[in-house]
Amino acid sequence: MLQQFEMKLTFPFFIGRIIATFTCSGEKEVDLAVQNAKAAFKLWSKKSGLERCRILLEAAKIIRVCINIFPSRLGSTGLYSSLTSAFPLGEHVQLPGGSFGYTRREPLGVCVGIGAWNYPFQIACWKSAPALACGNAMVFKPSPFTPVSALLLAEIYAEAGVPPGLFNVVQGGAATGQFLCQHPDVAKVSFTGSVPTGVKIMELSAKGIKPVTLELGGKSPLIIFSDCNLENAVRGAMMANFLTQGQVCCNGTRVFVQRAILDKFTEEVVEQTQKIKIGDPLLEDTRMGPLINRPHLERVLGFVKSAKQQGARVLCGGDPYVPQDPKLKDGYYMRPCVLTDCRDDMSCVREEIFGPVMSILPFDTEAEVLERANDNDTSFGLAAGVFTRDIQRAHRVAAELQAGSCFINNYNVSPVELPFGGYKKSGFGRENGRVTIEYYSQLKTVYVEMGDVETAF
Ligand SMILES: NC(=O)C1=CN([C@@H]2O[C@H](COP(=O)(O)OP(=O)(O)OC[C@H]3O[C@@H](n4cnc5c(N)ncnc54)[C@H](O)[C@@H]3O)[C@@H](O)[C@H]2O)C=CC1
Ligand SMILES: CCCCCC(=O)O
Repeated sequence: MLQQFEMKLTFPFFIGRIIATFTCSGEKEVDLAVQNAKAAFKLWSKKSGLERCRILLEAAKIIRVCINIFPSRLGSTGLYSSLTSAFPLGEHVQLPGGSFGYTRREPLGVCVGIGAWNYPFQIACWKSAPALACGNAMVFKPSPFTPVSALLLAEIYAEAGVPPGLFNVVQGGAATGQFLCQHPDVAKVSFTGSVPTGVKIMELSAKGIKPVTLELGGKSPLIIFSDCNLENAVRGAMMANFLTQGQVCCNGTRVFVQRAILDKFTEEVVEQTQKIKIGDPLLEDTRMGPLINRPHLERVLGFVKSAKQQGARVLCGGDPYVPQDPKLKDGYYMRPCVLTDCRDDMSCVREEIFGPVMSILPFDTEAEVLERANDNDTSFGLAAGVFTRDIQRAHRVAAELQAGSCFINNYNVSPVELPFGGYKKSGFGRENGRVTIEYYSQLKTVYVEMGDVETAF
């Protein structure tokens, strides 16, 4: 009996109201999706880069027109449509005697994408665009908390001319995800989610020697030196902690502030945080909507409670919030929170909260803060940020920070032209940027003999 799960949208108009019921895809449905993908792959992989480019460019145009969500971050379809025209990316090597070799990048086959719930449409784009651009097919499983966005992308791909079966969406949770990772016809798994699940994905994929890309959690440091542009540093700290209600993997939630500007920075960041407009996420001027669901809200509030028990001081927020609009009253809202008097050993400083909670930590010297920024029990290494006017120090610190993405004098700016991915337990592999072609293709070497075989026998 297939498990059913109900989808309750937390959008203000539907809080608590069931608007769709999805049936989890079981082993049979997963196999059907993979077989569809396998069949579509046969023709799609034979198309030239330019032919694939035209279709993906059309999808990118539809997305720009129809989807009013951070277009810069959704540009992956546009980016890879341009990159496909240069596909396959290989090289020619001249060898002695007129012989030569060349390499060619070839598609992998059926790729699987498994997504988290915080950026459901973006994650589906960031995985499917390079996969399809490289000539692969994809079966994508969104998080059961956000099952609809990927279906919208599937419709856009179909409208743009992507062949039926090339991009498939299956619904479900862990069990469906496991079927996908274990399927013998799946060539690659690209996963976005938590570290514990990333470990399971690797274990499942290892049995089939399938390459994986893991985009996992983070507890990133943001270092603010006293010579910074204070207004920008405050803005950067807000972007690093409160974007998407703080539900962003690469958020800079350990905010290290050089002691000389600690009071001024703290005063300013609290003032700005208290101005954040909380409310209906469908309204243009809202800057903080509800968290994804009640259990996650309780979990985030629990971190604030334990921070206080461990000695941190709440300067603002950290409590449930009930908007005035009666439509929003049952929403999963909280006020954005700034904590001070934090210590490196506190759970709010060591663990990923994935909510709007900023922990401020004073520091004195560059050497000290680098040691603390890189020392994290959970050994995350997803992102990091530094604010300073000293250009040598900015690049020196960026080079020393153990993270896959470093922001200098800004934060959470993620143009698709730049690769995104983690160090250490934040995962490996990259999404976006030209390099991602290497994670959705395989390299063949061809040797061409222009003379005779010099036999050894
Ligand atoms: N590095 C990155 O780009 C991003 C990382 N994340 C991380 O994701 C986490 C939050 O997302 P969640 O959806 O709660 O993560 P999660 O790990 O609970 O679930 C992620 C996806 O994996 C599936 N899944 C769960 N167990 C599975 C299993 N045993 N086998 C196969 N699939 C399985 C889920 O259904 C979901 O689709 C946070 O840790 C956050 O940092 C979120 C967004 C981006
Ligand atoms: C700034 C946004 C980067 C996307 C990382 C995520 O999906 O959480």
